[in-house]
Amino acid sequence: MNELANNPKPPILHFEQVSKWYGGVIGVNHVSLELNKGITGLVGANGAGKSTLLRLATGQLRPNLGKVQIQGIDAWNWQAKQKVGYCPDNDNFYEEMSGREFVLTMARLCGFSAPLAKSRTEEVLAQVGMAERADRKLRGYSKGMRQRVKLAQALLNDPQLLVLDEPLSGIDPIGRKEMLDVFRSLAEEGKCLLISSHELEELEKLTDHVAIMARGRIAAVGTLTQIRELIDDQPLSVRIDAPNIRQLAAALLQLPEVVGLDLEPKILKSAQSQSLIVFVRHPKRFFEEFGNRVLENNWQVSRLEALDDSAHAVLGYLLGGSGKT
Ligand SMILES: Nc1ncnc2c1ncn2[C@@H]1O[C@H](COP(=O)(O)OP(=O)(O)OP(=O)(O)O)[C@@H](O)[C@H]1O
Repeated sequence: MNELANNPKPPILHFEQVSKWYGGVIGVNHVSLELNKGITGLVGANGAGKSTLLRLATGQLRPNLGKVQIQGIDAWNWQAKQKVGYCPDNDNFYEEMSGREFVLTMARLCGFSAPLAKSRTEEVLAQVGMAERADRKLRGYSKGMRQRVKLAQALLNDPQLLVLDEPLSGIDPIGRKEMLDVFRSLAEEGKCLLISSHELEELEKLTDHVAIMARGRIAAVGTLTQIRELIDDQPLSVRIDAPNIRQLAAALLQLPEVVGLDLEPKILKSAQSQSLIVFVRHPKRFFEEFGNRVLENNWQVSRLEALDDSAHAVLGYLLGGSGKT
């Protein structure tokens, strides 16, 4: 019997039914995810649970339920931590240090001997394109340079998994392009990169593989095309408030995307504004068509709101917004 066939290589990062609470607040909720080499973008609005998921992946947090593993080892275990490099979103440096001193200090803290720490520091600084600029004090660094130095320290152990929390935020377009090139070359080396952002567009240039988070859950994972198809097929409830709701309801029923309607008795207010719940099949097409009809017919609409939170957040991105709703 071929043992390898029965025991395929475990994924680089594996979340199995993971939940994490902060007291009564849910950080991540029943998340299952498997990642291997290549770049995965983790996208979600503020508070969606991205940082919590990343801290679980790096073994800084322990799940309340489920398991997180790095190549088959519990992420909390020190052996797993050696396989992971982490770039946090904050950059609270000791500003009087140079970039080189900072990375060297981190290398010593990682347990490298003095000569090894020195040579490893030079290697990782070169890898992120900072070797020439690393003697300046951190306090004078641009945002992009600070991100590179953080990335350099994350590479010290030559990790299989790199976890990067908002590494592109605040970086100018040139710095951003350079960072994207560094990420691509790391992925080409066979590393697994998990990169969070609250802007899908930011990651679209880098990878086609994204996981979308909303309210602690993974709302969708796959290529952008797969996600678009998934969302397009997912029915959505939309609340519309308007003064003349019956006339609007009749017009909406003519749209092929509308599969049902419901007047919402509980929130019926004054005669001036009434509420209607519309069940739609292809949300993106519906919103486009609805927008056109509003303009053409001068419909008075006082409110338009998607009622499914996860789909709403995803739609926000797919329709080109930030999803911060
Ligand atoms: N240390 C903490 N104590 C209590 N609640 C927390 C803590 N950290 C996160 N949360 C809550 O957990 C949820 C997920 O937060 P998290 O920081 O993981 O989201 P995020 O997607 O990274 O957001 P952001 O982009 O704003 O950092 C939020 O409701 C947040 O308020």
